[in-house]
Amino acid sequence: MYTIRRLQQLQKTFFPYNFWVSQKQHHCCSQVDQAEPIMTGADPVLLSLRLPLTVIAVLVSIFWIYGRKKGRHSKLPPGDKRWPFIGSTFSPFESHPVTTLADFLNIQFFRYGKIFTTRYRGKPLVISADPEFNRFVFQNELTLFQNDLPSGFRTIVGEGSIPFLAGETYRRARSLKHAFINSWQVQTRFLADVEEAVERVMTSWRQKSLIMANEEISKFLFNLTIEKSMGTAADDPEVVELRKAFIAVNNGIYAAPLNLPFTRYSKALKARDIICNIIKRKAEDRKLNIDKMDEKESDLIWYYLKNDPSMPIQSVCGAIIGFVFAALFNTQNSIALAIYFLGQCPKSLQQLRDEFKKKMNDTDTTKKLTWDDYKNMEFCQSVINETLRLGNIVPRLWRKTLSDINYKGYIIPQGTTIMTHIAAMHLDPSAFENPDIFHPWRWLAIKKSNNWMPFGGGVRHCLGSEIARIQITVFLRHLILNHDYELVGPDHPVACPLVQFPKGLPITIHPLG
Ligand code: HEM
Repeated sequence: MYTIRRLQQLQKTFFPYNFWVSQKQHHCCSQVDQAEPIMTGADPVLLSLRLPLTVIAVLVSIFWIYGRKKGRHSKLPPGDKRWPFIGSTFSPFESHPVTTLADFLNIQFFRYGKIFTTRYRGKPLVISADPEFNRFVFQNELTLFQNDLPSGFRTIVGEGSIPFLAGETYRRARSLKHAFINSWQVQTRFLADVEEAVERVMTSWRQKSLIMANEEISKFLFNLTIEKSMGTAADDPEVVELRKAFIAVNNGIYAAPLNLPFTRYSKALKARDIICNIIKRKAEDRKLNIDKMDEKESDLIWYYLKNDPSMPIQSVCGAIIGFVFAALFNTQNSIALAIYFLGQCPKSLQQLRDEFKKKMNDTDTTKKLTWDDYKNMEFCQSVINETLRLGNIVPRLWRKTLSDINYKGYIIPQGTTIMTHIAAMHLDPSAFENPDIFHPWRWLAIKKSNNWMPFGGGVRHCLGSEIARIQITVFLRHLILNHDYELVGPDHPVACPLVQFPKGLPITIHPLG
């Protein structure tokens, strides 16, 4: 699946393994020297370890035999199952540039193809970069597969949030959210609200000599999202407390795949309580005024009280935290990544600026964006597609099999975790030429690709994809129509395990003459 260039890159990855093997052999030799006294029965410390070591060896054997017996009827995709308990628990989450895959994955895909099996937390884990298989998984959600996020996510975000629901409860929650997001999107003021908010950001940016772009984008989107979800206005003093709490929740979620470090996790749980207390208070206030609700003014708390009054308040909290999380952090990363990629590729920045100008009739740069303008900006859509491909904002999605799955000769037993690897599909050289290069023009030619799934697919396809695209478009338009900008550093984004800008994406902007 990978090219010669990729293989050369991989060669350097193999060296540490060889090094490790030789170190280990050397270490073993030195142990033989030290081991001699045991044979004489003279070392009491080593003798005292005999019993615990025997118990461990017996336990390992029992679990190993049990695991093999259990998997007798399965025919999992090939792979390096390695240690029966630890396996690759840490390897898929190594920190690396967002435009590449972790070395562990490159090696496994190279050895075994687009679907392979490894072990995660002692259990088999099937990792797939195969678009056909991944589509099959997404389309059969709720019947053959179900969402299977690491347990830390569930505790932090909360049971009531959409990723953890199944069956009829899920269908109802999705349709409520769908209706809410649609009503937001089609409101006549939606585009104007986003434009006004971005204009305010640009006014403040023009007065700064150095802008920490990631933080500023996060504040701007937070204000928009929190107003829509909880009805908290940008100038409400509560916003600062809420933002701190949501960042702590997000940091906890970052640490959740490994439940590490524990302090982040426990801070996230406390932050969650703060958010829930605010939601509870708002819900109580509103229940007293439910008849005065105006549809156009509605936020998500109003919406749930009106449309699902029997929903327990804990579930409303989970639903709102999940919504803010989905709407905020992914879009924030997309805008920051677009600024980063365009800043590295002046030709695409100029072409995008020209397209924006054309929609403004070349003269009136204060004209507001219309839905027609937005729909007809082909290069802008290509820039967004390419940013979402190369930036890999949601690099992987987790699922679990609900019954034994028969797929192309493999038998994947019930209860197996599947990691549909979106980033690996996005960076697959057999689907995208020079996959590690930002090249928005590719989308003018190919229009769409089966390997492109930044918003997931099937039953759980992202409900806010259009809102995200509009927010990205409006932000870029206001940034580059009247300004030039430079990346300071530049600060290269890393996946750790999700997108992060280690220095906060510092930039400078200059008004265009
Ligand atoms: C560029 C920004 C965004 C990206 C990359 C993104 C990505 C995704 C992905 C990959 C999923 C599927 C999760 C899964 O299958 O487990 C998803 C689901 C979802 N997204 Fe987004 N999203 C973005 C923006 C938004 C926005 C702005 C909103 C809300 C306004 C939103 C709301 C949701 C919701 C509610 C779901 C859950 C759907 C379900 O489980 O039925 N997203 N998103």
